[in-house]
Amino acid sequence: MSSSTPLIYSSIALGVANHLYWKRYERDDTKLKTVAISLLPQPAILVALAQRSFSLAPFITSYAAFFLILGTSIILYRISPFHPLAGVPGPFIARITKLWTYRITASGELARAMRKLHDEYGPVVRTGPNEVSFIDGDAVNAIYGTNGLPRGKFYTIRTEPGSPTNLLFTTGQTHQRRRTRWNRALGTESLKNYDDIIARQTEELLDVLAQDSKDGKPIDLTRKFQHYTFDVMSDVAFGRRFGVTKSDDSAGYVKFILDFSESINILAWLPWAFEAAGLIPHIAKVKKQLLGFARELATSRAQAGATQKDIWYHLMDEEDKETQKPTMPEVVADGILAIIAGTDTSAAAMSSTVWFVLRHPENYKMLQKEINEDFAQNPDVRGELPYLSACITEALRLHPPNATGGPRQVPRDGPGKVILGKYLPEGTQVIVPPYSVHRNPNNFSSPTQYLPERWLPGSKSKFPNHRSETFIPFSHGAASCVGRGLAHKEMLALLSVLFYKYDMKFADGFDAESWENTIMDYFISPMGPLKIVLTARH
Ligand code: HEM
Repeated sequence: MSSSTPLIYSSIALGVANHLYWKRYERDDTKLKTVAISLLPQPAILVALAQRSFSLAPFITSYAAFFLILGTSIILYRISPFHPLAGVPGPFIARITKLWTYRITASGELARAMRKLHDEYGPVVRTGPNEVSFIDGDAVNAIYGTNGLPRGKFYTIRTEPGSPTNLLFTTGQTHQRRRTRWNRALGTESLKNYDDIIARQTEELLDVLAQDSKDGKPIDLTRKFQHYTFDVMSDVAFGRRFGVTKSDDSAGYVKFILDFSESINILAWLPWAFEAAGLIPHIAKVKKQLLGFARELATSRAQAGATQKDIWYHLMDEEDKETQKPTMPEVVADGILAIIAGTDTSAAAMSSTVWFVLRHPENYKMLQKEINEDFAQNPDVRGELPYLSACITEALRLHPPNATGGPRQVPRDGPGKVILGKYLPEGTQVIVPPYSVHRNPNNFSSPTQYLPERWLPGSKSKFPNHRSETFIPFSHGAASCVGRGLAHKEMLALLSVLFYKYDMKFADGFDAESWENTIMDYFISPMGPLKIVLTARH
C-alpha cells in the first residue's frame, strides 16, 4: 500500500459524504455559494490533519480524488432510478448536466432544438437533471394558470441584493402589487393616450421608408421595425423621443438594448454560470451602463413632470391613487423593462407577418383587399381589420418572439407538484415552450402551415384541432404579457398603412426560403435582415 492510499480513501469518503449531505440542495440555486465555500477547503483540511511536513503532492491527490468522486457520485445519482425524475424520458446527457444545452442556447437554436426533443421523446421531456418540458395542451393551464407554478431561478438569479428589481423578476404579492400599476398603465383607457405617439412614429417611419426606398433600393424591414418599436416604447414609457427611426440608430441605443438582453438571457439558463459571469468586468460594465441609461431617462422624466399620462405616470402613481407609494428605484427598473420588453418582441412579430404574407400570395391578396376597403371607407381611422389581425396572430403562432417561454419552478419550500400525472420534486424547473406547443398537432390542425383563416369566425369545421388556450406567445395567467394590447395596436397601425401604401416583394438575391432560420431564440428573438423592395401603390 502506497503512503498516499489512506489519503485517497479519506478523500473519497469525504467526497461521498458531501454528496449525500448536499444532495438535498440539488435543486436550490440559492445555496450555490454556500456549497462552493463549504467544499473548497475540505481536501486541504484533510491533508493538513494527516500531514506532518508540507508538500504539494498530497494536496493535488486529495483535491483530485475528492472532486472526482464527488462528480461521479452526482452523475450516478442523476442517472439512477432513485432520482425523482428518473421516469421522465429525455436524452441521456440531459440527466447528467444542463451544460449540454449551453452550446445550443448560445447559438440561438434552443426553440428548434426543444421541438426536435419533443418529436423524439414525446410531450414530456427531461431537458436537464432537474428540468422538464411539457407541450401538452393541458400543461398550459396546469403550469401558468391560477394554481400553477411561480417564476423561479431563471429570473431570481438576475436580482442583486440592494439593487432594484423589475416586475418580471418578482413573484407573489410583490408581483401582484406592482402589476396593478402596470395594468393601469397599459389598460384599455390608458392605451387611448398612446394613439398620438403611435401615429407620430408611424408617420416618421413612413417618411424614412419613402426616402430609403427610392429607386427600388431594398430595405431591411426588421431593422426599421426595431427602430419604430423602440421609439414608440421610449415615448410611451418615459415621454422621451430618441428619434432612432430618423437617425437609423446612429447612437446605437437599440443595438445596446438587444445585445444586453441576448447575453444576459443565455446565461440565465445556467445559474452558476450567471453567478460567475457577474465577475467578468465586461458584463458588470454593461449592466452598469444599462442602469445609467435607465437613471438618465428617469431623471429627465421626473424633471419634466407629468406632461403626458405615460407608463411612468402610472408606475410612479403621479395621480395619487395609492397610500403605499412606489419607490423611485423600482420604477426606474420597470421603466427600462417596458423598453426592453416592447422593442424586440413587436418588431419580430411584424417582421414574421410580412415574411409569411409575402410567401403566400393568396393571403397577400386577401389582406390587400381588406385594407383597401378599410382605407376607402375612412382614410384616417382604421376599422377592425380582422384579416390583418389573423395574419399577425398566425405569425405569432409559428414564430412566437419569446419562443421557449419563461420557465417556471416548483416552489422550493413545498412538497413538490404533480403535473399531468408526473411528480416534480421541489425546485424543478418547468418549461412550456410556445414554439413547440404551437406546432403540436393535438393543439392545432396542420400545425406547421401558415393559415390565418384558422383564426377567423366560422373556421371550426376546417380545423378540428384548435385549442386557442394553447396559443401562448404572450404566455398565460397572472404574469402574462401586460403589453399585449399596446403591441396589437402598434402592429395594426403600422402594418395596415404599410400594406396600403406599398407593394412589397423580397429583394433580388435575398434568400427568403431560409430567412426563418436566422430567427434566434435568446428569450428575445433577434433575426437576420429582412430585405424587402417597396413600391408605392398610390
Ligand atoms: C408581440 C409583442 C409581445 C410579445 C410576443 C410579448 C411576450 C411576452 C411574454 C411571453 C411575457 C411573459 C414572459 C415570462 O413569463 O417570462 C411577457 C411579459 C411582459 N411583457 Fe410582453 N410581449 C410583447 C410586447 C410587449 C409590449 C409592447 C410591452 C410594453 C410595455 C410588454 C411588456 C411586458 C411586461 C412588462 C411583461 C412582464 C409581465 C409580468 O411579469 O407581469 N410586452 N411578454
